[in-house]
Amino acid sequence: MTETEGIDVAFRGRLGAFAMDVAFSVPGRGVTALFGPSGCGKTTTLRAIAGLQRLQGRCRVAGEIWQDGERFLPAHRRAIGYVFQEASLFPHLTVERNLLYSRKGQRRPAGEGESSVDFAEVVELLGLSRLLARLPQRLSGGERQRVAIGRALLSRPSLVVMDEPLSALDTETRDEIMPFLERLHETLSLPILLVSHDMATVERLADHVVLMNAGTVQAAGALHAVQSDPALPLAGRRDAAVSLEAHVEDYDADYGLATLAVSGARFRVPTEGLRELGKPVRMRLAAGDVSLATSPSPDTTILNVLPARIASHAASGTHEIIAVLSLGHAGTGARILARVTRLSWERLALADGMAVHAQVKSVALARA
Ligand SMILES: Nc1ncnc2c1ncn2[C@@H]1O[C@H](COP(=O)(O)OP(=O)(O)OP(=O)(O)O)[C@@H](O)[C@H]1O
Repeated sequence: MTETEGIDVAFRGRLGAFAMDVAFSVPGRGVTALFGPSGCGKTTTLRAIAGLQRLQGRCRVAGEIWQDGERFLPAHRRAIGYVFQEASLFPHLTVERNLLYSRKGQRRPAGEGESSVDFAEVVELLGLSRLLARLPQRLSGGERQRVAIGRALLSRPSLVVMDEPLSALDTETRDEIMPFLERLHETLSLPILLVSHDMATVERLADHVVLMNAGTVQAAGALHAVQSDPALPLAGRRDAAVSLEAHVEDYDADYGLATLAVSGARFRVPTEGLRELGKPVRMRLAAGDVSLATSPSPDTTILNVLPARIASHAASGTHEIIAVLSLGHAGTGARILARVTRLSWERLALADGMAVHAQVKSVALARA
């Protein structure tokens, strides 16, 4: 069993009137978001992976077959850590004993599999040391959810699944827990499947995304690739954006500007905190914040005017165009989206393959 082998699933079946036919393969590392509207089958897919819902098909995780034409491994024999919307901790056990409880039923001997994490590491990652002696009723919603995540990690899983882990929490608590989830992601090699219908959560946490709709998979792939494909629904949303992995290349203390490098471009971004050179960050560029010009206009307050090429475009409604731009003079860099009016598109005679200047009005940091 190696961690480099991915997650490969295909399920077909009916739940009452609802027909499911889903198939996807994603890498066995990082966070994969199952994203789609309410009722599209996200939870059912997780339940089928966990062996809690029996559908026809196959499921292979980290090289181990959990289901195929002949086999169906029962749920308790699948090395999976499940985090639900609401943490269900044992009320009579302290946080420490709740965390350790999962080890009793461990499905793999200690030491097997590279992904196992130890107690001290989980306590440190999730900031639980002050809470160990407490009973669950004396924890806040966010603390309870952190303990539930810790318990899932300590069950020595090959896969962690999280079903809307933040949706029962208020915005403040969500913001408090998000950095912990980011740290898990940076530190652990364990694959995480995350169900979410919140795009901001996906943009912040996911590396890969499986787009679902009405019991089917519309697309599966790297987050950035799925976001920047105009044939897929994410690019057509009002809040369409791309997430770009960048690193801090420079910091100008006089002006409080970090230079963030991505393939084919450098962005200057106002920020106080990003002084650590080489630090990886995730930028979010909204399509609505990018406009196009056929020549660089020197007289502008926009800091980021970047050479790019139009890779492709698609209509967005009747009066707008979504253009996919490849950054850099040669047009070989990272892809971003620009939403422009059809009028401007026609007036500038824009077309695929053209060299343009992307004017990026604002850059958000999705993860820093
Ligand atoms: N046991 C069941 N019997 C009949 N229909 C079911 C059953 N469980 C789920 N469904 C239906 O299957 C569909 C998919 O449900 P599922 O919970 O997987 O969706 P979801 O994408 O997770 O939705 P949400 O985001 O609202 O949680 C829904 O239409 C639901 O009503």
